[in-house]
Amino acid sequence: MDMDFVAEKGLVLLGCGKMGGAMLEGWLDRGLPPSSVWVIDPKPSDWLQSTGVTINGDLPEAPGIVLIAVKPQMMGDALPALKDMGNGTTLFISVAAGTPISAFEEALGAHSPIIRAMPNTPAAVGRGITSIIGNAHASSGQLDLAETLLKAVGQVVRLENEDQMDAVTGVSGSGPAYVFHMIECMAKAGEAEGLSPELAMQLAQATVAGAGALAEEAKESPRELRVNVTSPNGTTQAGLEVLMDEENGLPALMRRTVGAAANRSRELRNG
Ligand SMILES: NC(=O)C1=CN([C@@H]2O[C@H](COP(=O)(O)OP(=O)(O)OC[C@H]3O[C@@H](n4cnc5c(N)ncnc54)[C@H](OP(=O)(O)O)[C@@H]3O)[C@@H](O)[C@H]2O)C=CC1
Ligand SMILES: O=C(O)[C@@H]1CCC=N1
Repeated sequence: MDMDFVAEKGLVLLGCGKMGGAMLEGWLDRGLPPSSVWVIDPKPSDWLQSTGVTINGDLPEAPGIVLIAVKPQMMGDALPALKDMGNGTTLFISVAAGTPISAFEEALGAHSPIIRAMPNTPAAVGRGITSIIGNAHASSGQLDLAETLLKAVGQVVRLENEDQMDAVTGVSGSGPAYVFHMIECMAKAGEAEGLSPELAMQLAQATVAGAGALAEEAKESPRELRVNVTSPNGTTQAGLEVLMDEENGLPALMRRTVGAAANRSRELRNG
């Protein structure tokens, strides 16, 4: 199975905001024809209107894939639009944080194949990572299809159980925001040390992007790469002594950050 199947059968996107839009941008960039895409969204963005996809028009009866990308809080309002598609052949993929597979089975019919996914916004540039898990009615072929589609915009990981989704959301779903904030903080700190805002931001952005690329491409672990930067009694060591402080530094802060996001995902599940 490949992207041709999606192009041929059609993809319906329910909700095209920041996440749905990021994935759609990635797929269109990688050759998914706009004529194969139907979007349902109450306020289509200018960008969406410029893509050539069908917006709020008549939907195909049995599209290959329906991607659900509305906020968990809007799910109750949004799902009825899809009810007639729950005929057993259409594959539903939800990217909503917190909303469990059982909620979709209830709304769309217990025999619908449903995959719960947690992507992230770097999908817009083909560098996302999406974790997936299917319900009992999602066949291995349908999991392969979802993986093919999602691989077009980054890496795909298959989870062993749905409970892992809360932690996954705390690490990779929300994670880009932590990294963007780190860029903001590094730039602000550079300004405080006397750099212009523009130069500080350029240095911070390029450093995070370059370190990310090196961490991915190098054979060394992130730990080894960190040690490689750290000359004994040099500048990095002085900086890391602050950042790596067990009580007040990044380890404890990151543990609390990821924990809070994962807990919020658990809360969303419970309504
Ligand atoms: N943003 C991210 O980085 C990630 C988000 N997610 C998940 O993706 C989902 C969407 O999040 P995000 O893109 O950030 O949110 P957005 O609010 O940006 O996008 C949701 C879109 O759905 C639209 N919408 C609202 N009601 C309906 C409806 N009844 N039918 C169709 N569309 C509707 C919204 O329109 P309007 O704005 O007019 O209400 C909006 O355009 C959430 O479930 C979130 O948990 C998952 C991983 C990462
Ligand atoms: O903040 C949120 O709830 C969504 C889910 C993961 C990233 N954004």
